[in-house]
Amino acid sequence: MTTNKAPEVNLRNIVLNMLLENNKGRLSHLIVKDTLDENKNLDKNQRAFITRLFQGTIERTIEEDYIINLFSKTKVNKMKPVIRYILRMSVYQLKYMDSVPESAVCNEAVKLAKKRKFSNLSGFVNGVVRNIARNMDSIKYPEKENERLEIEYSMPLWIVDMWIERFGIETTKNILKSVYNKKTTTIRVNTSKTTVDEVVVRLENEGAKVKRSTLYSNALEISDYNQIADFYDFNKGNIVVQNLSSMFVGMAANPKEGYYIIDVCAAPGGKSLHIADLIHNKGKIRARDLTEYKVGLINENIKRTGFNCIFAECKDATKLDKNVIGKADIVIADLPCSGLGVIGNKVDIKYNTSIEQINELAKLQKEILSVVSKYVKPGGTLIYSTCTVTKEENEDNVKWIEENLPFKLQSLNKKLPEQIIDNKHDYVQILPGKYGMDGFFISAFRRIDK
Ligand SMILES: C[S@@+](CC[C@H](N)C(=O)[O-])C[C@H]1O[C@@H](n2cnc3c(N)ncnc32)[C@H](O)[C@@H]1O
Repeated sequence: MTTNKAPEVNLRNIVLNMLLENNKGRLSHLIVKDTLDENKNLDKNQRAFITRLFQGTIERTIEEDYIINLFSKTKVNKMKPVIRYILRMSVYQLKYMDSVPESAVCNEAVKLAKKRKFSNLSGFVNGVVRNIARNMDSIKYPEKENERLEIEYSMPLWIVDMWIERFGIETTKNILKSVYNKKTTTIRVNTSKTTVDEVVVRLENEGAKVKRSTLYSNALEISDYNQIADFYDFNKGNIVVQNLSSMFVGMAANPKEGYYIIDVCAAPGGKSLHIADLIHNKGKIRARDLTEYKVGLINENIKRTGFNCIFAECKDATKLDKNVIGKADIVIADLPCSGLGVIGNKVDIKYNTSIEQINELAKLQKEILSVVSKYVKPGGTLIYSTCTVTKEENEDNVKWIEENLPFKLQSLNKKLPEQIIDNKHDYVQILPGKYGMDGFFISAFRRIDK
């Protein structure tokens, strides 16, 4: 007998493979993308389950390990990776996935251990998972507030302490909560190619839920869809996936038709593409990045959107390009950073960064800024932005630019929505979660020497 039913797939086994891949150092958002690309036969719910369980297990690792260590004589860091990840996945399901029954979590954990040739440890897995399931509601968390937040939100203690010192306890709690808010996708409509209204109608006809942004009329939040690449408007290059806070970089730059613009760290092209739309494809944008692979990503986006005013090229931003000194109306320096503003999407960033790394990045940012600022023509604009929330990379670098380069900080008033303008400063630090956005830092400078 033939049947149209899709073959049974063990979704938890797929997730376990993804976690083991992440354990080898590959970044989580790349693993999600590759896995979903490789498993095109999965339906919308299966894709959502895999993504949620994988990302959630990583996001909640500190809490999972705290819980496991309360119930297992063998501590998490002494376990074989396969067993460690089976237990972490199980704790995540027990604690955060109400739709999965306890018995299914336990049975599937045991099945996975056996499948991975750890039959000898299946009794151990069974005992620990069942014990945790029975006692989940009575688990005690640390009493000291910062230590409790570390476990409750699985945020490394040094980041919790850094934010408490900088923003105070209430704002820190809000940031931590926001990391776990339900994520939707934000897209930007290329209004030089189509209208927002037309895109909304088409997306809704194709089954997506669409919400207009209250902060930027070209931005839409979409949810309840399978893959972005299924949409007509995506394939026509009418829409671009871009976080709202990142759109403010293009708006802060305030580009005009005919401008010469250099985006020195451009891949995959988010800001360049936005600026190309704002100047109606009239002008010249040099979109640069460090490797041919990254330049390839920009070129893919140029091809899809059809903006032929953008030229992607491989250039190291730390090396002076004499050909463009003093030529650019605008230089966009959206520089490599610690990424603490995007930890809601790139879930492993928080574990892979350190204060030493932040200091190194702040140094690299200054090095790049001292080179690329030379490309701005007198009276022209330098935009410095990051997707992070550290003083070293943001406010301290603004101060450094003003003290060491011939630039004056400009107000972003009137260029950005008033809801996000900081009345005390001319730059803007968007904290993660504000209006559901990623954390972002944006500053604009005018070249003041002749
Ligand atoms: C924050 S991302 C840029 C995001 C991009 N502006 C966008 O909106 O899509 C930083 C980029 O800097 C690039 N990068 C790092 N070091 C660089 C260097 N020395 N020269 C040029 N690009 C570099 C990275 O490859 C990465 O693509």
